[in-house]
Amino acid sequence: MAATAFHQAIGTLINSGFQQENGNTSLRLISNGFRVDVGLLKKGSSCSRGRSSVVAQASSSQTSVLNPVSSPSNNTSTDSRKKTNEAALILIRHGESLWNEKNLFTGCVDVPLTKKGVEEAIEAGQRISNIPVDIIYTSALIRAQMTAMLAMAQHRRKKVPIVMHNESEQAKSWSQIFSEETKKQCIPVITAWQLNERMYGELQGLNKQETADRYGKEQVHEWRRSYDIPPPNGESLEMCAQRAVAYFKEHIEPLLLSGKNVMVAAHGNSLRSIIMYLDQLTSQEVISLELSTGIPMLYISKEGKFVRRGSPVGPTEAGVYAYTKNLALYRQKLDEMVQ
Ligand SMILES: O=C(O)[C@@H](CO)OP(=O)(O)O
Repeated sequence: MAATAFHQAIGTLINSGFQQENGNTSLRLISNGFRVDVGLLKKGSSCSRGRSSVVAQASSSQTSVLNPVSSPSNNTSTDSRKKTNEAALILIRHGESLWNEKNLFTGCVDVPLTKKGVEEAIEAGQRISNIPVDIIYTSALIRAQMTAMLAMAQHRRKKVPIVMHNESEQAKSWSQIFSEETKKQCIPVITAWQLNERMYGELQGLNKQETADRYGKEQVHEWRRSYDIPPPNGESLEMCAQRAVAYFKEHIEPLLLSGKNVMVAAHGNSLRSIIMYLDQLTSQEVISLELSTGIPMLYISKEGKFVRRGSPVGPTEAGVYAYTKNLALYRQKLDEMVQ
């Protein structure tokens, strides 16, 4: 079932809009915890290349949405309904996996998180615990799914992330929910192989250092970070981008344009290719883009444009996200709900 159709089936989900502030939107490349400000996006600038067809698609399906923290017990009034086409996009690379720890090429091998990876996912969840999430996309790989679930367990809204099983009619039928109230307290989790890590071919399972010793540092760097040179029988970043960005454009971008807040838990290279698209990086620029494990990144989608709002690598969430008016309102209502 298409994501949008599913979204209707799961029932009403909370929605929220955000206003763009005059924050510094320059691109930050994250490398092993260091942030390099390369200033690709100037203050107030944003990206909108090639999105007109998607905008058209999304506007036709736009619906009236609920107040950010409306819940059955909140008695949603007409006043609290509003239309918005602003939305939050959270991207998160999975926490450290057992093969990250062992320094092995992983690619599409389905390896779980380490204890450190679990802790990173929990910490990431704490950092985004005040950001509304309507729908979650993960790759088909367990390390991304574990990360998404552990992160959402920290969310203050306490909605329950539910993995959608649409692989067969029986799977769909056997995982139905029969309470509208319960559905409202769920967040659908869509798994998609297209968001998987790039397939590393015959390097999968090899030690990165030993491979560099054997084939030379430069050759291995070319396999790992060039844009269009694939490792032996594997995918180049360009090939990975072809499926990951196509999926993002077809399934995720229309939801953002209709005001849904989306979290994507995926991988170093599938996310690099999506960030390349969002930030309009060139194939040269993407080479130096590195993503740390377990660090969420926030974008605001508004009228077909994506504005990078930063990554909460700092100690306090508020300092990093520099709350916008609507985001601050969402947080305030969460505070009121727990009182
Ligand atoms: O092994 C992998 O699958 C990836 C990500 O961990 O490695 P690289 O840093 O070479 O992209």
